[in-house]
Amino acid sequence: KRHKFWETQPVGQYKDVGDTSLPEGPIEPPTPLSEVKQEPYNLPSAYEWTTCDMNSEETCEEVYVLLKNNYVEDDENMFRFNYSKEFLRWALRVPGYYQSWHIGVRAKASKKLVAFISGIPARIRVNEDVVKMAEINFLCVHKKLRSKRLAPVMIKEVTRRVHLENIWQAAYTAGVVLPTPITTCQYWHRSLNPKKLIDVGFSRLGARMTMSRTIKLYKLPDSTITPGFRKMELRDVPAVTRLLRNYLNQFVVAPDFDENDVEHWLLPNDNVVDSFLVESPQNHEITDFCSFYTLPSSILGNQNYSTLKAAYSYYNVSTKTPMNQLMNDVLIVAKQKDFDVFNALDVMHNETFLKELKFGPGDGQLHYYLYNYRIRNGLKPSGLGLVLL
Ligand SMILES: COc1cccc(CC(=N)NC(=O)c2cccnc2OC2CCNCC2)c1
Repeated sequence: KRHKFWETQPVGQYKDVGDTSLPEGPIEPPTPLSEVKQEPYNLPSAYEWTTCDMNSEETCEEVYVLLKNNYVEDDENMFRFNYSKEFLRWALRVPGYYQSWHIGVRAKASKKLVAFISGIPARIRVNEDVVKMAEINFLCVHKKLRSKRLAPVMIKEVTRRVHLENIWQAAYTAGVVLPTPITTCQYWHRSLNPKKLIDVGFSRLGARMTMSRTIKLYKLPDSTITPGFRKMELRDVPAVTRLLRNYLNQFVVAPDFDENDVEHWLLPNDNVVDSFLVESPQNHEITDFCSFYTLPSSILGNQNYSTLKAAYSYYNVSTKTPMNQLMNDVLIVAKQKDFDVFNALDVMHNETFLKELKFGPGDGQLHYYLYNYRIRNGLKPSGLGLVLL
């Protein structure tokens, strides 16, 4: 398939796949800042750029409503992500963020927000290199403005603003295949409320299965079983940072989290991110960690339900508690918190628990991309230690 836009960008091109003569690392060198385009790219004349101040309740609401009505849907258009406002503030106002990277497009006449794209700064390690990158996310064009070729100019504009901060690499994911994924992940779902999932068409009743048999199959204990399993607290940040950095070292691509990052990304934040750890009752050592983020989806066209309450596996570390036992406790907590489903990608060591804990494969894939950074082909999802929101 021709990618008119992506064929012009410093990303792995299809023709390069398998060419082992190409060196790993940046594809293009940085441009002198004086040579970076100083003014914004041109939009079609009816539209104008706007910078979205996510501290403003009004602007945050506009971004929320745009995404709620126009962001990613599943392949059968039955569900649409419904990121909450507090989630968006968490995802975008990160340590060291640039408000100029929270980019909106307004219709000049109505001043309505009709498109959005965001970048946040992140330190990502690739093999032994720690690279300052932008994580690009929430690219959304209003349904009524699709195929006006707004996305390419929005991608160029966020790239230009990232370059102005002397950052030359980026990381992003997509459900579609573009030039060229660094790896492709399968997503998996663990039913927590099978009756609702079947009612809304997220799951189907298994062959030769009754509803009551299905409910029994997915039943979980009322409480967690691991001694010392508890919610993460601020005082745990140093220990969790050590545990997580050590664990992520084994993956080819992973965030280079410091304590400040861990405090932002992993400290429990109601209805946004939940995190737990195991503190050994004997010597009070923190031996294991697990976390998930809250991303509900709107259910499109169902009389009885409007929202699917979904938890998404985030970062999990097991050094003493078996991963399956740790993750089963996470499922128990998610069920206690009334989640309908627990989702995970087959990244890191997730594959071990996906099969054991009654996850079923989803019907889609999530592709990971790096911008202006080539890595040796053949990275498996199990070699990836980066979870994007
Ligand atoms: C259930 O409601 C949905 C609403 C919209 C899309 C999808 C399917 C889908 N595309 N799922 C994922 O991308 C996915 C499945 C498992 C884990 N993480 C995921 O995506 C995350 C990470 C990338 N940005 C979106 C959230 C499902």
